[in-house]
Amino acid sequence: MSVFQPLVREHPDQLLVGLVSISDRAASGTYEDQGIPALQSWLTGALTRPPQCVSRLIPDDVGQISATLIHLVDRLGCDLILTTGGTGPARRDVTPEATLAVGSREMPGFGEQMRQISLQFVPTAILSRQVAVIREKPGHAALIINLPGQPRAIQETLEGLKEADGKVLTPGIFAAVPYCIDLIGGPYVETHDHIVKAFRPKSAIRGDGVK
Ligand SMILES: Nc1ncnc2c1ncn2[C@@H]1O[C@H](COP(=O)(O)OP(=O)(O)OP(=O)(O)O)[C@@H](O)[C@H]1O
Ligand SMILES: Nc1nc2c(c(=O)[nH]1)N[C@H]1C(S)=C(S)[C@@H](COP(=O)(O)O)O[C@H]1N2
Repeated sequence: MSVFQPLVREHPDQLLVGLVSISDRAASGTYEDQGIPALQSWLTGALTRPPQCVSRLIPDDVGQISATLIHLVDRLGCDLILTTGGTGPARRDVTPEATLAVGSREMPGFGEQMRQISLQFVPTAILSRQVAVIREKPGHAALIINLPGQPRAIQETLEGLKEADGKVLTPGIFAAVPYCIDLIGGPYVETHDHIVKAFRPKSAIRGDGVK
C-alpha cells in the first residue's frame, strides 16, 4: 500500500490512530524504541474494538515532527494521534512547538490533567510541556496529544492513578478522548472500564446497545 493512501476503516466505529515516537536516540538506533510498543499495547488493551494504527519513529526535529503530524491527519485520515517524547525543557525538546504549529485549536485540559497525574509519580512532572490540539481540515478533524517520553509515563497519563482495588484516584486523560472524538465527528469509541472508563454525558451515550 502506498504511504499516501488514506487508511480505510474496517468498521464505521474503528479508530484510526497515528503513533509517533519522538526521540533522537531511539531514531538513530542508540537504544530500542519502547514508545511505539507501549502505546500500541496500551491501546489494544483499552479499546473494545481494535484500532488501526500507523506508527512513526522520528528524531527531535521540529520540521519533521510537524510534517509527520500533517501527513498522518491530512493524507492518512487519522482521528487520533498520540506522540511520546520531546516535551521537556532541553533545547532539543520541541514536540509542543511542532504540535501547536499544526493545530487549529488548543485543548489545554489534556496537558493540565497529565501534569496533575504525573506529579503523583514524579516531582519533575512540572517540567513537562505537553500540549494537545485539534487539527481541522475540510471534512475531517483529528485530536493530537503529546505524552511524555518515559515509556512508563504512557500508561500513567492515559490511565491515571488507581488504588489497588481499581478505585480511580485521578482520572487518566483517555477518559475524555472518546467524547472528544465524537464531538469532532470521528468514530464512536468505547473502552474497557477496568482500564479507563470513558466519560460521556448521558445524552451522548449510544442507546442502541451495539458494541
Ligand atoms: N522512545 C523511547 N524509547 C525508550 N526510552 C525512551 C524513549 N524516549 C525516551 N525514553 C527514555 O525517557 C527519558 C526521557 O525522555 P526524553 O524525551 O526527555 O528523552 P531525551 O533525554 O530528550 O533523549 P532522546 O530524545 O534521545 O530519547 C530518556 O532519557 C530515555 O531514558
Ligand atoms: N507520568 C510521568 N510523567 C512524567 C515523567 C514520568 O516519569 N512519569 N517524567 C517527567 C520528566 S523527568 C520530564 S523532563 C518531562 C518531559 O519528558 P519528555 O521530554 O520525555 O517528554 O515529563 C515528565 N513527566
